[in-house]
Amino acid sequence: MTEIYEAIKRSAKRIKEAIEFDDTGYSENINATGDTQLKLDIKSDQIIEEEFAKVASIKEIISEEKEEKTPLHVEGIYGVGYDPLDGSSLIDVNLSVGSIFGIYEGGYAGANLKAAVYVVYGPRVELVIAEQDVKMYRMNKSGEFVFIKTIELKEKGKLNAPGSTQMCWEPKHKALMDAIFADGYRLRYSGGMVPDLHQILLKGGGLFSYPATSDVPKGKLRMIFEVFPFAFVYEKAGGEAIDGQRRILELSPSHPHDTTPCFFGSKAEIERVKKCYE
Ligand SMILES: O=P(O)(O)OC[C@H]1O[C@](O)(COP(=O)(O)O)[C@@H](O)[C@@H]1O
Ligand SMILES: [Mg+2]
Ligand SMILES: [Mg+2]
Repeated sequence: MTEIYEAIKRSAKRIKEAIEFDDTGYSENINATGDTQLKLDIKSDQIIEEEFAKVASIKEIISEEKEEKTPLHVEGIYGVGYDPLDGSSLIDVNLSVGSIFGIYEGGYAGANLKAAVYVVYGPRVELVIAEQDVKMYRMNKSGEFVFIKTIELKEKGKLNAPGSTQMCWEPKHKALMDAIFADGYRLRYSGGMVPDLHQILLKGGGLFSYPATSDVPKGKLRMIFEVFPFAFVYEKAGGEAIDGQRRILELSPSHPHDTTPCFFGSKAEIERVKKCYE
């Protein structure tokens, strides 16, 4: 697993430079979920594929930015599902973005996740690795990642990150969001899943939701590349991740680009979601 983490660190350094200095314009390509790809989406994907190709333990990779899997090493044991550049549309307004990685063994069901990693490209570049626990690292002047701390969620938090648009929410979801804000939770939502979830982890807790909505009834966020890895991180940090009723990590995609409604948070907030969606 260490050689995979090292490949992610090498990728992060190269992607950071691409974000800072490369063209942030759109390509002519559309990805499997119908998003027009930024040149940076494609470049980040290429960088990660190059770095993973050097890791013998990776059998295959599957990217949010590619329709199909890419075989790497026949003797490998892991499948890595990743979103090379999440929230990329925020780059041209200079907001934080991220890369998300799920390291699977035996297929891409939530139960097959062995580790999850994400990188935040913000005022500082930070890397979080979840295996047995959740460890946070920060890139220093020499480009090395230095261990900062282990991340643990409190039982209850103060932040609420409500995804999508209010006009698309189900009435019960709107009522739940209103009740949470009425209890004094602070609205913290940038439209970038990685910094939004990272903030809740670092501030000790709260709720991030991207529910089933009238425009995306199955949710917007992708199981393999985005939702399973963060569900793994949140559970290892002492929180929970559900689709409204079921534990996220008990789900299995029928198609590599399948999405799911998702709620990530501290236990107290997830209890409120369960009551709302029962
Ligand atoms: O603007 P919305 O509908 O709330 O969606 C925001 C969500 O979409 C995303 O930007 C999707 O990410 P991609 O850039 O990988 O498509 C997430 O980062 C974020 O949580
Ligand atoms: Mg994404
Ligand atoms: Mg993306």
